Amino acid sequence: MSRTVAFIGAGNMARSIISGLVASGYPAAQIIAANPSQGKLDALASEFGVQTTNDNLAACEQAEVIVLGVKPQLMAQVCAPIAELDLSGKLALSIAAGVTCDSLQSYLGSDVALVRTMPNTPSLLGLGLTGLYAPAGVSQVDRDFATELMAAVGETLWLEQEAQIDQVIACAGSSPAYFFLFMEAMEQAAEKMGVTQADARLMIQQAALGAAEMVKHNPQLSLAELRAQVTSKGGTTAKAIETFEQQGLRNSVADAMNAAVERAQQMAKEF
Ligand SMILES: NC(=O)C1=CN([C@@H]2O[C@H](COP(=O)(O)OP(=O)(O)OC[C@H]3O[C@@H](n4cnc5c(N)ncnc54)[C@H](OP(=O)(O)O)[C@@H]3O)[C@@H](O)[C@H]2O)C=CC1
Ligand SMILES: O=C(O)[C@@H]1CCC=N1
Repeated sequence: MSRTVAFIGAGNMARSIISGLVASGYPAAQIIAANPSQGKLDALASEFGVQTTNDNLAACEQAEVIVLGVKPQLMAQVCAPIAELDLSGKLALSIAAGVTCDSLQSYLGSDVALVRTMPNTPSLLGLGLTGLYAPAGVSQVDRDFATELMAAVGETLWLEQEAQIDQVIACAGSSPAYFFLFMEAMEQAAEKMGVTQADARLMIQQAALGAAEMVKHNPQLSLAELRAQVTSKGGTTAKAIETFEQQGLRNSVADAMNAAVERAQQMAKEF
């Protein structure tokens, strides 16, 4: 039977998970969204039929699973009143970047079982990826429930070490934004060539979607091999790739991913 899940903070990421969960058949009546602004709650209630409230504590009392979906800098203050409740037997699942299990346990107390996750917004479409980590002592039943919940919105990846959550941030949590940036740059370049915005968007969207599907459906081919299939000797793609390589695209990508990890490590000290 599905457990009642309360989302504390119903912003972009929580909304993505809620949408994916409901689409996957998770009973909307067993999902509660708690958030200060009424507009977001009204939208969630009308689009997905979930329960909503402005009262975090009422939501947590009613739920067996508490998803902490607020910004990292608000986590301590949001958890403080929740820690006053009887949390024994409940599971808290954090989606926040840069808030460690030690910090979460200190905010919530030792009665609650903790799973730290790193999802991404494509969860909205059931195409997410969530990295999961739980400290020793969290039961297999709770681990399985966390897997079940996040598998409803995409792929799941359990991690041996908590530090690997920061790698998931760099590779999957933050990375949809890298691809959006790349597509945005392509769209701007196409428009400068005289392509309409609508045509540019359609072409770029289909190329990105097709490329991702080709990666997914050809696990036997390396990414370099897939690239080579497009790159005719002496042709147009070769010139484009040569330009990217000359301008140091690989270093830019590595620097950006390392910067994301460093920021997560820094946040772990702040929050
Ligand atoms: N966005 C992403 O791609 C990803 C985000 N995350 C993590 O998810 C978390 C949320 O990020 P994101 O969804 O982008 O941010 P949002 O700002 O969209 O969502 C945060 C939500 O928390 C609400 N909130 C603020 N104060 C409280 C409170 N006291 N009690 C309950 N809710 C409150 C905000 O409400 P209001 O707007 O009404 O103030 C807002 O709706 C972060 O910790 C982030 O690290 C993880 C992976 C990916
Ligand atoms: O930018 C952030 O900090 C969050 C975590 C991963 C995606 N968004």
